[in-house]
Amino acid sequence: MAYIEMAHSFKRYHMGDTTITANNDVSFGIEKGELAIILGSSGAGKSTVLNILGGMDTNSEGQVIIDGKDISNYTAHQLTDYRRYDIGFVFQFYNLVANLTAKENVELASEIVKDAQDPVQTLIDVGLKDRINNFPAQLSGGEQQRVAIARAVAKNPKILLCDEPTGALDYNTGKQVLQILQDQSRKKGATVVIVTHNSAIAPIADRVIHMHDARVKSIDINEHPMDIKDLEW
Ligand SMILES: Nc1ncnc2c1ncn2[C@@H]1O[C@H](COP(=O)(O)OP(=O)(O)OP(=O)(O)O)[C@@H](O)[C@H]1O
Repeated sequence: MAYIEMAHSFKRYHMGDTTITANNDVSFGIEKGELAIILGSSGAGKSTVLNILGGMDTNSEGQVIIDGKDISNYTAHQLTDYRRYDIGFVFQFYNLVANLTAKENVELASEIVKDAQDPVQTLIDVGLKDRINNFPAQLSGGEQQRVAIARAVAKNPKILLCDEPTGALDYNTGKQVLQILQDQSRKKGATVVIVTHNSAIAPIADRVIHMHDARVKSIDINEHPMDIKDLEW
C-alpha cells in the first residue's frame, strides 16, 4: 500500500436541494518521499482533495489512508492532532501573521510540536538568513512564501501540502519556491503534494495526478523528473 492512499473518495456538498459532488470516486496513491502534483483546471476538485488529505475537511465516503491509518474515520480530536503533528500546509497567499517577524511566524508552528527543527536554521535553509527579524510587509511575495514554507517544514511534518504555492509569484520567484519544495522531497525525504492549474510545472514531479470535473482522469509517473532550472513556462 502506498504511503498516501485515497480510495473511492467522494465529497458532496449539499446546498438546499442541490448536491455538488466536488470529488467523485477519487482514487490514487503517493509513495513516501515523492513530489506529487495534482493538476487540473479551476473547479476540478483539487483543493478539496488537498483539504481532505490535510485533515481540514472530511470526505463523504471512501478511504483516506495516511501511513497505514484511515484518517476518514478520525474524530475531531484525532484530526486536530493529525493536522498539528503530521501536516505542513503552504497556501497561495502565504497566510503569515502580519505583526510577527519571520522568525516568530515559524516559532508559532515549531512551538506546538515536540521535535521541531530550529526556526532560525529553517529560515536560513530557505535562503532567508538576512530576513529573520523582518515583518511580512517588509518582505517580497517570494520571501513571504519562503517563510511560509519554513513554517510548514519546521514541524518536521510527514506530508507537506501546497495549494497553488507559486500562484501569486512571478516566473523566477515561482521557480525558486518550486526548487525549495523539490529539495524538500529530494534532499530531506519529505512527501510533498502540490496542487496547481499550471500544467507547465508538471514535469518536475515524480507523479502527476490529472483531475477533471471532480474525477481523476489519469496518473503519470515521471521516471526522470525535470530539474527546475530547465523548466520553462
Ligand atoms: N464549501 C463548499 N461548499 C459548496 N461547494 C464547494 C465548497 N468547496 C468547494 N465547492 C465546490 O466544489 C467544486 C470543486 O472545488 P475545488 O476548490 O476543490 O476545485 P479546485 O480544482 O481546487 O479549483 P480552484 O483551482 O479554482 O481552486 C467546485 O465546484 C466548488 O464550487
